[in-house]
Amino acid sequence: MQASQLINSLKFKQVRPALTTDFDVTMLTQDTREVQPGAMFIAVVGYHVDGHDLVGQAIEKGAKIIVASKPLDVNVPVIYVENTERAMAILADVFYGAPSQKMRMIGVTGTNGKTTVTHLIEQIYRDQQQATGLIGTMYRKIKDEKLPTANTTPDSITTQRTLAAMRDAGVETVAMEVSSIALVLGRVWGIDYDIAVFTNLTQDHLDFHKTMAKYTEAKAMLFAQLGNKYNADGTNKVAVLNTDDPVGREFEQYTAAHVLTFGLKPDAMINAQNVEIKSHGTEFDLSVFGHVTHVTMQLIGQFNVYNMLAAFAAAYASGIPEDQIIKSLEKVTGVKGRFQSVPSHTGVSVIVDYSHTPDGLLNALETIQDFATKDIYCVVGCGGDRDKTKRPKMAKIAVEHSTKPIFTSDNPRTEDPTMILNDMVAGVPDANVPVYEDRHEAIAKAIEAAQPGDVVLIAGKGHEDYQIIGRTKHHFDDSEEAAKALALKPTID
Ligand SMILES: CC(=O)N[C@H]1[C@@H](OP(=O)(O)OP(=O)(O)OC[C@H]2O[C@@H](n3ccc(=O)[nH]c3=O)[C@H](O)[C@@H]2O)O[C@H](CO)[C@@H](O)[C@@H]1O[C@H](C)C(=O)N[C@@H](C)C(=O)N[C@H](CCC(=O)O)C(=O)O
Ligand SMILES: Nc1ncnc2c1ncn2[C@@H]1O[C@H](COP(=O)(O)OP(=O)(O)OP(=O)(O)O)[C@@H](O)[C@H]1O
Ligand SMILES: N[C@H](CCC[C@H](N)C(=O)O)C(=O)O
Ligand SMILES: [Mg+2]
Repeated sequence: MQASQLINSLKFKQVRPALTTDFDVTMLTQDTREVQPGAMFIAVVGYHVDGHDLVGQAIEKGAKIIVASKPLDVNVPVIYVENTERAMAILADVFYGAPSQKMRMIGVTGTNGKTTVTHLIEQIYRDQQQATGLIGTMYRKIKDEKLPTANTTPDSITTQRTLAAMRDAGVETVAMEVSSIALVLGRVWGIDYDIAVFTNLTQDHLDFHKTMAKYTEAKAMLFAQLGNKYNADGTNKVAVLNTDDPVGREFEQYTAAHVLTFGLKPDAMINAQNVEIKSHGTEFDLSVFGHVTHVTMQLIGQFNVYNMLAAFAAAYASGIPEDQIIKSLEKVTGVKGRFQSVPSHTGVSVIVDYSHTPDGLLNALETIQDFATKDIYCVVGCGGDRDKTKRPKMAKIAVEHSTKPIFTSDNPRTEDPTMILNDMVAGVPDANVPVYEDRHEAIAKAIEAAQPGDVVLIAGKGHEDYQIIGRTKHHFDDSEEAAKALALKPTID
């Protein structure tokens, strides 16, 4: 794309020196490590590095034009703007031809359930013979092709590039997790969402947002970003809100879009009644504006009824018939690392779950309490370089809702694992919980001790196939570790 076209897309800027001749911009990037000849390099002030300090390297590698918010002394044109993240979002949208306007965009936000709900949505639209895309914690997915991701919601350039690839591959509907951090950092500015879904709000990421009020405000932005446009042809924007959560009711005020509510309380437009949780699935009566259908789903737990309602409502909002949505949801067996059973012939049930927040852990344990008849082991740790105030709370929940809690490491990252464990123990000073810093050992001990009929929950890392210690990622997979430990036990029929 011509440099002048990109420059013109920014309304308020100064270009110094002014362009004398136009030229082709081959790529946009905010990362010197990716610069290719002809690139536009956008300098972003990060948490570790200031991109403005690296502009020299970008030019050496062939960047022909820079976007900056601080004075630079360089020999290529610089586009000066107030906020380079905002400029980056606008430029990325223009460079990639506004792909989000060509597809049905469904954004899912909330503390828990985003990955699950996006996968349920993907299944529903696939069953409608639609080509789908997905962006989230586990990967970016274009139809069946999975691409790695560094973030649940990637930076604006990566997101727009991914959306452009989806559009070019013929994708019609995209289900995308939208994290609160992404909303604050402007990673989704420019994305034209059609449907925005709110799952729930409980504590997480307070290291970043500092207060629950700020965290709530961040999530609210997704609904405000649905805009103010109404279409007469029925292709309207819809906010899908869990109104059992008081924050869901609050979000009605942030959006001008049509509102579709869901919950277990009968005042929600789409609600579930008579929920019955079993060890192999969940049944309930689904009411859609008063029309009731009995649903038997394979996902386990009340929290998954909420996830199912969220996905149902998103699909319903785009006009898919009720019975077809239910059919799709009834056949979903689960999402990797979300309340996932590890095959076992030992009489011991092992569940790997990505609960890494107090509410997530509470939901997982309460679900197990609903069907467990004997001991519940809970192997749990807390991530390093993340919200420290979660630690004592998660420890307390593990002690109060399992009979055999075991504390261990999650991803310690750059923190001392012993200190993280001390923060957990401080939440339950009198409980005398066994602590194994080595996660492999903690899982092995729990499974070795468990008797037939017991349930072992391994919480916190779900699908992750790594453990981050310091800055190094080691291979580590809770399901694999559990399978190895189960293989050492006697099998029973
Ligand atoms: C706190 C945070 O959000 N950090 C994000 C941020 O990294 P950073 O600020 O540390 O970047 P930096 O290393 O200081 O670099 C600053 C700038 O210099 C550039 N740079 C840097 C080094 C270099 O050699 N050359 C270079 O050009 C970088 O590309 C960047 O533009 O910008 C990066 C690029 O966009 C992100 O990948 C990174 O996310 C990290 C990996 C992260 O862990 N973020 C978490 C907190 C996060 O965003 N989580 C949410 C929620 C998760 C959920 O609930 O599911 C998510 O959406 O993932
Ligand atoms: N609707 C829900 N309400 C409460 N807890 C839930 C809900 N759905 C899932 N959980 C719990 O949270 C964990 C994470 O679920 P999921 O990965 O779907 O959420 P997420 O919002 O994508 O999380 P992340 O922010 O890490 O990406 C699950 O393993 C489960 O324990
Ligand atoms: N998206 C979450 C994932 C946490 C996963 C958990 N295993 C941890 O490392 O704390 C975060 O970045 O806070
Ligand atoms: Mg997720």
